[in-house]
Amino acid sequence: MAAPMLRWCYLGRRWVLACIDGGSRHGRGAAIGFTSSRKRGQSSVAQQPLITAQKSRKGEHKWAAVVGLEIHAQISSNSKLFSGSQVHFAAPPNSLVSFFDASLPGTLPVLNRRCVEAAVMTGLALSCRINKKSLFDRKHYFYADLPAGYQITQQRLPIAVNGSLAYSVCAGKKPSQVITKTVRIKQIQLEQDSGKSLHDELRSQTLIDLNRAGVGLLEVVLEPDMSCGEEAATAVRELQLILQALGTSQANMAEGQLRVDANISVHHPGEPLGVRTEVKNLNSARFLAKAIDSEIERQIHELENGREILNETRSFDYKLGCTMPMRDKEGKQDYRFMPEPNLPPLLLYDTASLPPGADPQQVINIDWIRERLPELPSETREKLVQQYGMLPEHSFALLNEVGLLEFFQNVIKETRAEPKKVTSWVLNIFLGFLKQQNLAVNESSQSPRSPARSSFTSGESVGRTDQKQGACCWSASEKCHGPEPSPVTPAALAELLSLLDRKAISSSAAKQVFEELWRSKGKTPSQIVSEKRLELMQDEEALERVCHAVMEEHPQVVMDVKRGNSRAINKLIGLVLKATLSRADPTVIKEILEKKLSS
Ligand SMILES: Nc1ncnc2c1ncn2[C@@H]1O[C@H](COP(=O)(O)OP(=O)(O)OP(=O)(O)O)[C@@H](O)[C@H]1O
Ligand SMILES: [Mg+2]
Ligand SMILES: [Mg+2]
Repeated sequence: MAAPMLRWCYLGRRWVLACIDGGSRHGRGAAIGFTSSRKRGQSSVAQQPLITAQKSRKGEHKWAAVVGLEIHAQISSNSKLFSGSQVHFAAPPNSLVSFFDASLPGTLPVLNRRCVEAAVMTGLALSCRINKKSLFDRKHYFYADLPAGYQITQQRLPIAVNGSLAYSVCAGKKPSQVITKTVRIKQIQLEQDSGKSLHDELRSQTLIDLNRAGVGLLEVVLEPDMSCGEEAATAVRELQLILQALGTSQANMAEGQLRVDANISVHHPGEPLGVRTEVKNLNSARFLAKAIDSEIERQIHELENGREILNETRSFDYKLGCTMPMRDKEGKQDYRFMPEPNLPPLLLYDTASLPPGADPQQVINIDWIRERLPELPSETREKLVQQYGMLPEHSFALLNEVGLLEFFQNVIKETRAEPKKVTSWVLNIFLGFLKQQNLAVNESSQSPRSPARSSFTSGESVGRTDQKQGACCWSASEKCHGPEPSPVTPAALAELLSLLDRKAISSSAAKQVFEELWRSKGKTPSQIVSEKRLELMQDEEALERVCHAVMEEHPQVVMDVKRGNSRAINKLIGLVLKATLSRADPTVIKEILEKKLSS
């Protein structure tokens, strides 16, 4: 069935036809409620690992904060979970909506094999047990962007359970003080996304875009094992890297492909867990951490002032830096769960349980997927440490910036410089420039980013294959609308480091060339070196003459060195470098100066 171009809007309480654009689901919401008492810059109560106390007086108990996350990751697939409509970010509103997505009577769900495979793959990567039989349920609630009045999810028997996610947090101020923690994964369930409500404040109307309605989601439910915002944000970052490495989700938080609900409570250690509140729809790691820490602080404040915590849904006001109530406070919502009558149990197999004569095209074999799991971020980091003798914190830094690992690997491939030198340049100099100028990594035109890294290419279906026959398994990586790519390519940095390695230029000249690479797009390091005449001075006699002249001109510095001030020699080296326009090798200058100073 071809996807019709529906242009529906929900105005007040009626559906009407209209043309719409822009906005966001949470654009609305008056700034009411709790205002944080914490002053700017004052550290959060939840920064310490588990037990946190806010000015607890003598004899008083300390508070322990408990955090559990529900993470919704949009599955990378060409089409939706139960319909053939395409999945595309930022397509014109209501242009990707099939009759099923719009819940027209008589339409039926047809399960997308890709989404099932993505769930199995993610479950395996997170050490979950994959349920060979899982069920679909209807979860009822009213929202204008949910035309069916229910969402199809997996409440009773989800596809994967009992996994774990390891993440590393800094234990102290130094990056080397990293400790690894683990959070248990309760379950991973397949479910449909809802549409989007776009609130137009000016015209006091709400518009509906159903492009996202029915897109496949993985809900990853974490057990309440964390205790502060930083831990939660780091765990989410690690999950994001895993999903991207698998290619099961692009997991771009800014584009809403990864959304987090944070459940938070506080209690006295040794006592039962406190009542939790749920802060909904956090779509940035920074706001996630801030929302959790401010909610912990609010709960402690409430309890210490004799008030109670209500089991309610809250949202985070990033301008005020605090959470506030979102919906009614009448307690737990009744979702009236019921089995989805139009979908049979989802059955998966492993090699041992595969029915004899089963058409491999018609079944999903868990073992087959396990054999094809790509390398996970933790394995990549370990390899970097082993292969290049890198410090663990450097391996984290390389993976944390999108495209930086590919950039590093491409430089390594093309340069004769030592890997340690490459690491130092990439992390200390290159990354510093990127951050300063708010640019993205330019990994090189030959190395597309994940999800192409996934080796997963089965094209068969349980009920339905993606619309395009023979199309690639996962939707192509959509272009980020983030920062511009940096003008420095891996090839340019590789060439620069090779020049440095074979002593064609000095290290300070190398820094000048590097700075020039940002300014003069398209020029190679060798071109810049010859244009600016930055070649290393090979003539040792000439260098000796410069050293001699510098010493003559600065007798006081010479005296300082002779009197035992070992640092003063650096001043002389700097002066010689200046006199030679950075064309001399600082090590050679030092040798010459030392010889002259000792004679
Ligand atoms: N006392 C608690 N304090 C903090 N977090 C908690 C506490 N108890 C449970 N949680 C967390 O709350 C979350 C519950 O998620 P789950 O999806 O099971 O239920 P739900 O929030 O009721 O449902 P929904 O999917 O409709 O939001 C889990 O992440 C769990 O770790
Ligand atoms: Mg949930
Ligand atoms: Mg929840």
